[in-house]
Amino acid sequence: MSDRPIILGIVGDSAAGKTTLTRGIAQVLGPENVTVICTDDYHRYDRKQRAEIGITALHPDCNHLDIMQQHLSLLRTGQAILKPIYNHTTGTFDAPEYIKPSKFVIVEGLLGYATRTIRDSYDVKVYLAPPEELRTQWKVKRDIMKRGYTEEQVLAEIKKREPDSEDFIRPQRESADVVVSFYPPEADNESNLSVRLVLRPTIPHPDFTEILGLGSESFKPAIRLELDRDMGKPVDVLEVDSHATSDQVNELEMILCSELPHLRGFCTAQGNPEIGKLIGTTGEVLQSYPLALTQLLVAYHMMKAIHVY
Ligand SMILES: Nc1ncnc2c1ncn2[C@@H]1O[C@H](COP(=O)(O)OP(=O)(O)OP(=O)(O)O)[C@@H](O)[C@H]1O
Ligand SMILES: O=C(CO)[C@H](O)[C@H](O)COP(=O)(O)O
Repeated sequence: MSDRPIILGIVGDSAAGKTTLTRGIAQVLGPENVTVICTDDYHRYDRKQRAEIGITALHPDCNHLDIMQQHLSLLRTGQAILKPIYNHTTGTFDAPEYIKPSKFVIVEGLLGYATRTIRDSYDVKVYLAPPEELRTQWKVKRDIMKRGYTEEQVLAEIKKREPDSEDFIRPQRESADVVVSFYPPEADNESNLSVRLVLRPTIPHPDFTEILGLGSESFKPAIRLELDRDMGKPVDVLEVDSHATSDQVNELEMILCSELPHLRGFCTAQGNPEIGKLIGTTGEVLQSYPLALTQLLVAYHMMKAIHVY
């Protein structure tokens, strides 16, 4: 049993869904057991300075990656940090806050896998990669609603950032144990998203081959497991369609949870009705089975890590 915090990284471009997934995983693990760190707090420059210098928040030079690295090392050994705070409402920094790590630490942000030492700080690494069109929709709506921007400003910012997204954000996908892509289904009338989970052999995943290969036909075609390549390397890919039924997903969840009996109580829809819920871009509450399964898979890895270390 680990006597140090288990650290999860959730990395991806702006509005890729990091905060949404982080909240969901914290629900599964129990919010009282989870400390969340957003790496936006390690920006080196405030909004005005960034505009003056002509640098984007995505550039490594625009972030105190060295301090982030130090803080991750401290958190990994259970020590407290004095963390800076970047305020998205004012675009400036607030007074730092004292943070003592809980049993689980989730570190979410833009450049979480930027250096080898930072990468080595995590027990589990997730990268979020929605299609760019969907990410743009999410960013436009979220930045208008919550961060006070106009649509033109958001679209101009995305355009300005694209070279840095290409050079510094997207290459981090290669370092992840799990790459998560929510995507819209082909049928227009479905509002829920499907998910594609790339499972790299860098950590031991649940034996989905046994579950889906030999298991009941009732999973197909809504839930599929296939071999593929991602950034040139062989991977397993688990896809859950938006139209997967609650019974299908529950069956998969129960099989997954049977490996970790103490996860069972709070991982299923019956055990935890909050699982798979999210706040949509217009503030509406949605529930998504593909999201529920993703939260559960990541929570599974966190729980496993507790027993390995
Ligand atoms: N799985 C999902 N299903 C539906 N909508 C989602 C999902 N994930 C994110 N969204 C929508 O996209 C918006 C942006 O997501 P979120 O705030 O989680 O992104 P982020 O990666 O944390 O962004 P940033 O790094 O810019 O803070 C949310 O307001 C939410 O409405
Ligand atoms: O990409 C982002 C991650 O949230 C933000 O845009 C970045 O943190 C800069 O913040 P702001 O847009 O408030 O100036």
